[in-house]
Amino acid sequence: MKYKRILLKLSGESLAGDGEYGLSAGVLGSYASQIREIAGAGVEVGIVIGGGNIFRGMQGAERGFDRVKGDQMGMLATVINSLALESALRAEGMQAKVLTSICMEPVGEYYSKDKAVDYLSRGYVVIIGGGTSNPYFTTDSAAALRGIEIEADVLLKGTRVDGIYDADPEKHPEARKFGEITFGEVYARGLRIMDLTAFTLCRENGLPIVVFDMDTPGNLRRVVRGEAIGTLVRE
Ligand SMILES: Nc1ncnc2c1ncn2[C@@H]1O[C@H](COP(=O)(O)OP(=O)(O)OP(=O)(O)O)[C@@H](O)[C@H]1O
Ligand SMILES: O=c1ccn([C@@H]2O[C@H](COP(=O)(O)O)[C@@H](O)[C@H]2O)c(=O)[nH]1
Repeated sequence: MKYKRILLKLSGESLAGDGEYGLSAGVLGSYASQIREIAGAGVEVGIVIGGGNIFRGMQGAERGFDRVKGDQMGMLATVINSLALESALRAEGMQAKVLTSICMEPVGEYYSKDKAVDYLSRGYVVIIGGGTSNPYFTTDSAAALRGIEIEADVLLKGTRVDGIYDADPEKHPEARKFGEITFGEVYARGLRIMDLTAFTLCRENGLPIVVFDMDTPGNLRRVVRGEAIGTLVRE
């Protein structure tokens, strides 16, 4: 395997499957079996999941909540998704542990780098819920932060597009995909596959990123093996 320790960012929105909202047992099962393939091969797997299938902070304003309350609701949504994935992983026979960046034991253990690395070294898949614990951030930033903290070899952004394009492929069907791209070029072209805070954290701390389609079974194994799947972002 090319990567020994990874931080996998999963899209909350994708967890809804064909629905617009909530959790699809089919998607959870499919993600869990892809994760089992690589964890079974000895790869250490840390995971951060989004919350877009349940709540995003920006929706708070439309409903009369202030931004901070809305963001706190969004962070709690990521904990719900983390617990769902933990259960799906255990159903696949894996050891999995939710750590939360907001203290809420016994829902999950309170996150620290040492705890996460200790569980990883003992063969657990570690899911870090609760975002960064701060409002005005996203789970992409949480994934970048935790990836750097746990000294992952790479941040794998598993999403519903199959890589980075020269324009948003959901709006521009004629857009062309990059196999590899530098951090500098992503800035220069103004590409928005990830928020800039997350992107800058990765660049400044030397954490490469691979964006790939997590909804095609087998892709996670291919990426971790180093096959040319998705788009690699490097210095
Ligand atoms: N240049 C680009 N190349 C590829 N995708 C792009 C680009 N610009 C914007 N996108 C969009 O980025 C999105 C992928 O991010 P994704 O939805 O996984 O992120 P997210 O908002 O972090 O997820 P969630 O909040 O649900 O966890 C796609 O919807 C895609 O349309
Ligand atoms: O560090 C963080 C992470 C997330 N939030 C809030 O949660 C939602 C859901 O996360 P997504 O990354 O959009 O999936 C997000 O919209 C924020 O409201 C946060 O405040 N801080």
